[in-house]
Amino acid sequence: MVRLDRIGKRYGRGPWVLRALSLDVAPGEVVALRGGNGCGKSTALRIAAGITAPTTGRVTRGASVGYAPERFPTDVRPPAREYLRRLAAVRGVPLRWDLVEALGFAGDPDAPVATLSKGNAQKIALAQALHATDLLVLDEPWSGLDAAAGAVLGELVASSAAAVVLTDHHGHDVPGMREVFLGEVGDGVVVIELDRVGEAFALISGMTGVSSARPVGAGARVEVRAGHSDGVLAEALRLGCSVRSVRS
Ligand SMILES: Nc1ncnc2c1ncn2[C@@H]1O[C@H](COP(=O)(O)OP(=O)(O)OP(=O)(O)O)[C@@H](O)[C@H]1O
Repeated sequence: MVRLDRIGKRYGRGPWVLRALSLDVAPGEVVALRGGNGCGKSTALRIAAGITAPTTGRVTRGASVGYAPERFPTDVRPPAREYLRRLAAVRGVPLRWDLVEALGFAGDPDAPVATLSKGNAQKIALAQALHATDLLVLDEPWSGLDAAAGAVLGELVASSAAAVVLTDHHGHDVPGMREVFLGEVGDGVVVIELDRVGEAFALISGMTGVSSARPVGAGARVEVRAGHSDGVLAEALRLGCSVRSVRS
């Protein structure tokens, strides 16, 4: 699992990249962080994985954490199999070379990771992360993968017993995946995420104060101008929706 509790992040004296981000991901749950370039998705992932410290707020996570960065370091010298064997040993788990094979690794297991093609290096990066049992943090994990490997990755993510947090610019669909939007809340806007919306969507999207609404799975993400959120929430509840989150 992982819990981010009102996380804020700024680099040095720079602008705030994240403000009051709260997120709970349970074992077996998959969450995709969404939002435009530079809104803080990779930063939030690095904080979830423990690579970067938050400036404010608290993080709680399980002990066994796997992290696959957006760009795999280009200077990894050990051979691929040896690299995975060492990382598995550090984690105290057996090497899962079957993960590498399932992803269709087509490189030389005895060649330095740094010399592998982008896609094959990505498969090694993913395999090392997938050894973790509590939390998987995957930054653009489909990047560089061929279609067959991409489908296998979707299955591995969906069936993982760990909590999974990922980013994905290409909108891959993982069954049951929850989407969380970052960095789009302008001044005076309240973002309401609803579940069980069904036919109420048309009514809610037409309400006074709703500036945008779009379906997300069985729910919806609704942006409401400040001053109208109580009314929209009350109406959504009356219509049988459940409220997943409210951010302002
Ligand atoms: N190490 C760093 N030092 C200073 N600023 C940083 C650092 N890492 C990220 N930033 C800044 O933080 C902001 C958020 O970056 P981040 O990479 O988290 O966004 P992102 O949503 O993942 O972007 P993208 O979709 O382009 O990958 C950007 O303005 C970026 O320049």
